Amino acid sequence: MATVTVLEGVQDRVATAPAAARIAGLDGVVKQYGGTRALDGLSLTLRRGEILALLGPNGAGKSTAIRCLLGLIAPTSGSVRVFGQDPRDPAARVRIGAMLQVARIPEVMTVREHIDLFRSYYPHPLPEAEIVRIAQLEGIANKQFGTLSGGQKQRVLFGLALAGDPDLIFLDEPTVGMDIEARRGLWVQIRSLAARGKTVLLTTHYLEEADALAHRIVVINKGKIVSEGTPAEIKSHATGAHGRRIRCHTAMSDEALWEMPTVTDVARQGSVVTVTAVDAEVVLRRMFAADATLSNLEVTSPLLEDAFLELTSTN
Ligand SMILES: Nc1ncnc2c1ncn2[C@@H]1O[C@H](COP(=O)(O)OP(=O)(O)OP(=O)(O)O)[C@@H](O)[C@H]1O
Repeated sequence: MATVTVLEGVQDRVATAPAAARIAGLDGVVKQYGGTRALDGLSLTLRRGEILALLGPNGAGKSTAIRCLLGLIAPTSGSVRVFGQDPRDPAARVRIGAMLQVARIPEVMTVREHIDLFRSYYPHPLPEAEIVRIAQLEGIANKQFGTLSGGQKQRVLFGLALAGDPDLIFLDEPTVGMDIEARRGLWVQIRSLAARGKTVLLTTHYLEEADALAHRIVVINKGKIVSEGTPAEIKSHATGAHGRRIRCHTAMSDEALWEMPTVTDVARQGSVVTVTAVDAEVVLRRMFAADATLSNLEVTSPLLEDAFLELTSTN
């Protein structure tokens, strides 16, 4: 939980989801691995210029969905289309860039050699200098890949995903191992890709990252969609159920707190009381009126984390 003011202050997301054409998607995709149903009738639409975050607990089916869209695996049933084609079609593949969790590239080659090699795969690659700039590889371009830190390696893999100037970019856990400064630097670049009309499908375990970046979030669990919407809409699931939390020192009794309108919970830990209420403003006004000693006040909103835990624990 973070205070309301902090939340409003740090968020710098692209304001609205562009209402644009579907460029890729899954329709009713089932993927069965032996007895495991990794995707269970999943339908997903990717639109031009949007950043879509695919969230879900371990084993939810996120990587399987990406692998289907990349044409790396075939669905057991259902359809996968990318730019109106089968994702294995070369005309679709050259418009896709991917940064996958399991990416392995030779350690002894330099960053620049990797960039040149990846650029050679595509008909209209991005200029090398542009890749170096976007992925912030200045200063490490002549180093061997194997000598880089985890965060630097991630930046190189991000740059390589952009080598073909793709229209659709898959980023599977792109900022793992990056410090917060590098992570925020990458967010800026991802936003600017979307602003230029590129579509980004992102998976992340950092819910703050999905919250800060995504136009739209799709939460999946056990291969099915459990929620879909803007970050604010997803969070409102948690708000609707629980409201906001008021932490404070107060002389009021639990009974008096429970009697206030819209209160859904009262918890006490030492001298700190946490009151959860759907309408926190009304409760606060009444608390100020009733208790002149009210102090150490902190009001928090549900984070995406609260909504995520709620959505994925009940399904
Ligand atoms: N090649 C495979 N063979 C058998 N089962 C698989 C295979 N790949 C994935 N699975 C299973 O399919 C389910 C979905 O896995 P997937 O890797 O898509 O989940 P995920 O959401 O990406 O998880 P994580 O967040 O841990 O990366 C899991 O139960 C997993 O064990």
